[in-house]
Amino acid sequence: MGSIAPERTDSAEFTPRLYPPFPLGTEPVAHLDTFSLAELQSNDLTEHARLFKTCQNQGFFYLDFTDTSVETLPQDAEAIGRLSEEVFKLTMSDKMRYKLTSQKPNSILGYKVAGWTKTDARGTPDTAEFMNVGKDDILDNPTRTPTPLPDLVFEPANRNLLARYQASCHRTGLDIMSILATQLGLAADAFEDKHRLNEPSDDHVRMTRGPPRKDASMPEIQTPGHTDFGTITILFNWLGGLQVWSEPSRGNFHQLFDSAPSNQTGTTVAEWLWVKPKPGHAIVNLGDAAVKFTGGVLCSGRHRVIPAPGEQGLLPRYSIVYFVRPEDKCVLKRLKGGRVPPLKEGEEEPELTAQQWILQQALQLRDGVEKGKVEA
Ligand SMILES: O=C(O)CCC(=O)C(=O)O
Ligand SMILES: [Fe+2]
Repeated sequence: MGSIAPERTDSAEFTPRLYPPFPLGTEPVAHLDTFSLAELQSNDLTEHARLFKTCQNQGFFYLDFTDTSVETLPQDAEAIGRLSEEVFKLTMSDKMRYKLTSQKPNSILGYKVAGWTKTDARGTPDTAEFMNVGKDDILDNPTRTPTPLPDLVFEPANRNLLARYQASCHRTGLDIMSILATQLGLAADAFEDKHRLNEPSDDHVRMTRGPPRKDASMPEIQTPGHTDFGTITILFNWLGGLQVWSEPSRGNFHQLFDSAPSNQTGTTVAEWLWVKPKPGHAIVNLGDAAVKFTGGVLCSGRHRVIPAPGEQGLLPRYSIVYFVRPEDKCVLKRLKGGRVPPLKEGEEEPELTAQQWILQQALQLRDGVEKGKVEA
């Protein structure tokens, strides 16, 4: 127990202030760069150039909110964590009323039951459950079809919290994209009209819950290795368990399942690195759309979630994720100009909208199909 006033009620399992620390000596750990949102927003060009380099080479970084007086994101993420505990406590038959594919056409919004995704070629099921709360349902934007979601989410205080959080994450994502656009030699607003807050998109808050570890020697996979489909992801988690692959991805998403982290001569070439949560910081990563828009100048980080190391793994694990994704109607093509390499002569890109592409990727991930092999 920590020295801070306990926030625990008898039933509360999302209690970040009471969690044991990330175990000392856990290896290998990812050394991610840290950027202060306040510094980035004050137009510190040295920091902008450093951010660009990180996004070219790693696609993953910490975003520090501790020196911003206006941002309430870390506190709001915790409040949504508490809400998500209430959501996951609903009965299974209740939760299944909101299941992902209950909409036509299929949607990735709503409830994903644990086991929906395959984590290896043998079909071993994942162990985490999600509730994906779409921004369009919360912000009253036009939607394809309103998503059935638990009433709890629409209670005014909760809806206001989610609306504020979504708008704030979306703005933060666009601020980062604007810095990257300028660094790419493009107009600062190059990404802006592809990611308008009030246009239909697959942006959502994902509430996740992974169960306590069952077996120390054979960690289950809560979420299998993947790159995010959208442009940028803002993630808060409080327990370890997230791992990032040491090699970034630039659009050859051929590897879905984990292979032995070595090359043919047995030398280690790539491996899973633990990402240590840092209080007051989000973990930000670029997704596949950022790779596509920039012809691979920016990279996305492949990652997965397993139970947290040590004592932390004995607790249920919550995370709150916001995905900034291109608008449904945006055709996912490479931007033109600046440092974005032009297409080679005769090279053509498919006319695929973000909506089509994201759904295709999500279903492939569910079914354990290797992304690069079936991508249109
Ligand atoms: O739970 C986490 O820490 C990461 C979750 C994640 O990668 C995802 O939902 O795409
Ligand atoms: Fe992810």
